[in-house]
Amino acid sequence: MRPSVSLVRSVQRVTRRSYSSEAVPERKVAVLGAAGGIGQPLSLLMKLNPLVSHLSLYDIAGTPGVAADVSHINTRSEVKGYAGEDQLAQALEGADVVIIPAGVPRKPGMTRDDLFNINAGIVKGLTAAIAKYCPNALINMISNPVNSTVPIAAEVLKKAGKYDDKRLFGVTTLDVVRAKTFYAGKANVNVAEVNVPVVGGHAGITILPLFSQATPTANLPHDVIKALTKRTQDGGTEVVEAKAGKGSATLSMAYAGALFADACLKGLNGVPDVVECSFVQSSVTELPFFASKVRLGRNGVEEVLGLGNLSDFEKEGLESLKPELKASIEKGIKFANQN
Ligand SMILES: NC(=O)c1ccc[n+]([C@@H]2O[C@H](COP(=O)([O-])OP(=O)(O)OC[C@H]3O[C@@H](n4cnc5c(N)ncnc54)[C@H](O)[C@@H]3O)[C@@H](O)[C@H]2O)c1
Ligand SMILES: O=C(O)C[C@H](O)C(=O)O
Repeated sequence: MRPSVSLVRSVQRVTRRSYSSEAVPERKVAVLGAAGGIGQPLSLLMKLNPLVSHLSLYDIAGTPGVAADVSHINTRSEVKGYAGEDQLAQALEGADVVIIPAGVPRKPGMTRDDLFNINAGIVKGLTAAIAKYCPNALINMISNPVNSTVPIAAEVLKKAGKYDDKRLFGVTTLDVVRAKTFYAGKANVNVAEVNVPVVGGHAGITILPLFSQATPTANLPHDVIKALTKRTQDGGTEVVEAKAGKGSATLSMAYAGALFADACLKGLNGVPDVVECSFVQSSVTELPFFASKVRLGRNGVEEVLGLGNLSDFEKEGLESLKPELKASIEKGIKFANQN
């Protein structure tokens, strides 16, 4: 699997460079939903990450098998599997990073918001346990609809008196991964060198790739930029339709989730200038949560970076996404406070 091998090599290179004179710190990573379509390949990729010393794999069922399988890989981390709510406390205790891909995925014809009724309750329960057993962990929220599940988690943590806005992240890395891939194809540049910020949220038009800031620059015509924007916004649906009822993106999401968790671990370990896009508490716009570039540090979010210069097309996109994103955020907050 080329992406995971290159991910491991790049992580190992950075690790060697950054920790040459000191030991790599111990870090526990917990994956909640580890037996699922994302959870299994994500567990594999986290097992390949040398920054992880303890890998905790939790699901309602099926995790002993996944953990036994992954544990045979000859890398640094010690792997433990936990199944069922009785074992959730143990799974979480001492975790530095908790990655949450627990919940149902879309089928063709559904929006991410159609998952709200089931996933909101799952996320609420898991976040309440995080507040109790590992309140200092960085939370990487993958479960959809991210535009609502992140606000739900924030409210649950607030109610428990454990909310720290620097430690809660909606994972939007897959949007960045897609934007990079699609841009490289059209611009005919080396995909490994491409950077494209993606801001806003993680659903349809709330996903706003900023191709005007893409590097290497390519001066693509407006109709191509429009088509690239639409393809990035519809990337999840493209996969859902191709899988024809068998779920949504799992492998590319596992890759994206592993990249983001790796960035969080590097930040925690004091590696300088770790910047990734993420959906976080924000004052970049008037909305309380917004995805933009974030500098990661020893306490999680070190700095939420601004949007930079936008093209007229992107300015329009930004105004158009706000009502939907606002409604999704409010829906999450209302759910958390009523249930
Ligand atoms: N943020 C993103 O970019 C992104 C990308 C892809 C998918 N997703 C979302 O990720 C979620 C998972 O997708 P998937 O394809 O892995 O689904 P899946 O059904 O294959 O796996 C989900 C797993 O969650 C587990 N689960 C359910 N309730 C749980 C609970 N209370 N505690 C622990 N585990 C629980 C299930 O047992 C299952 O193993 C979906 O909501 C999907 O929409 C997000
Ligand atoms: O599209 C989905 O439902 C899953 C995920 O949010 C994605 O972007 O692939």
